[in-house]
Amino acid sequence: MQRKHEQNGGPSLCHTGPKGSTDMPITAGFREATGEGSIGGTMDLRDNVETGEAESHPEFFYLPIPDEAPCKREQEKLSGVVKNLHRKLRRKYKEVGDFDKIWREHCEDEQTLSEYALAMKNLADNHWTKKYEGEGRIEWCRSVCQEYFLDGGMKRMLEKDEKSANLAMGVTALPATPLPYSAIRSSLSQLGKIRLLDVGSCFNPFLKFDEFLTVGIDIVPAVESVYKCDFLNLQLQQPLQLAGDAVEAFLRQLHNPIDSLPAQLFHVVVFSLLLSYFPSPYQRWICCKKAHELLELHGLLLIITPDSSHQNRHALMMRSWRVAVESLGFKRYKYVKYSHMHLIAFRKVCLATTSDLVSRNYPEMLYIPQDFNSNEEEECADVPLQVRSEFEDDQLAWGFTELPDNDSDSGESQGSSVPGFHELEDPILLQS
Ligand SMILES: C[S@@+](CC[C@H](N)C(=O)[O-])C[C@H]1O[C@@H](n2cnc3c(N)ncnc32)[C@H](O)[C@@H]1O
Repeated sequence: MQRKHEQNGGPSLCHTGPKGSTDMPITAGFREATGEGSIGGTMDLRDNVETGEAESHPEFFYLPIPDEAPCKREQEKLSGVVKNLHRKLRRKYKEVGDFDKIWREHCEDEQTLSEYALAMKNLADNHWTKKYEGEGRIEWCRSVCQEYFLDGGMKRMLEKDEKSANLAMGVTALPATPLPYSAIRSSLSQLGKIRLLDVGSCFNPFLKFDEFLTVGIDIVPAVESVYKCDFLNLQLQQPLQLAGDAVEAFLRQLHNPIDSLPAQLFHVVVFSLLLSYFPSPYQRWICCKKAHELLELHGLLLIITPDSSHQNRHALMMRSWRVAVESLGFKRYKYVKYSHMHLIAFRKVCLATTSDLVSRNYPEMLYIPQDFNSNEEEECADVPLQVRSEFEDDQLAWGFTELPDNDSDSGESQGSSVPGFHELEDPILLQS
């Protein structure tokens, strides 16, 4: 049996009543609520205050006034815990250089890691509100999987692949004989649960969805249902030669901690805010390579990475990521830029990867801006960018070539709803 999902456990950090508000008499409310903090109907209320009606009948005008300040402070504190850990890891990596050594020490620092895990869980439970959920990365992953596995997306892709393969071989009409992908197509209808591996799961956000058989792993699980596992050091074994329901049974009785897993076990691997945790592109590369091995052919790798800048600012970086990940045997399927993150879906299109990829610099292509910043404090300053460097100009120029494609193969895309012209180190953490 899959372990029980922990319901938003842990202490709530801001007891502000429903929707984070405090019931206050209108007079007090107007003294304390300012600008954005005040609630709808402001004009009417002010009119009442001005005419004195509210003061003469205060009991009729108890209205919820947001009490955001303590909550925001708490959120900043929690974000600070998370960001500090990322910064510390990067600083150590720059100083020491030996990633294996600093990673071992990092994983042994249980206190720091547990504080981080609790902070992440608290942010998710108590601070990432509806607005954040509106661009919810977890919902996006879910909808991509539904569309791909259950609503015909995969079938369309397979047909498209087949057509291109035929065209490449000079066959202009589809053959009447059974298609090479027909076996896969028929197995699609027998798909039980979608087997999903959530790497860096922390608080197991996918467990609540019925269509998934979720395996959440993390170096420091924040909830009991997540298995302890260091993905960078996970050993891969031969694929299981079992039918779908036996594979499900296997996944339901995994033991904690997980040190090894059979290859080709999952339909989906999720890296939600995982890759930017690592201080160097090489670890990101190792993760993508492992994901490739753990996925079944035609499975999906979903990568979500934070970025609050406007859609094209890091287009060059996204192009670079695409080249690197595709070189492993993936093909980009969807790409979306939300206000604070990139969300990319890749499908595994071939079983093997080429052997000399490392020597061809693909790992370095999985860079993030923080890899190059020597002064991270400055980077974190929440200041609008007024002057573009030459490099950024270059990126912008490239950016126009990297506008999300509209063809379904390379990514049905949406732009950011509200482009932000500044960037924070891990901007998602500050969203509420
Ligand atoms: C920023 S949190 C993201 C949590 C969650 N996925 C989300 O989207 O909110 C990154 C998580 O990755 C985990 N992590 C980092 N390195 C890992 C590794 N090598 N193996 C497994 N988990 C790892 C961290 O412990 C942390 O919980």
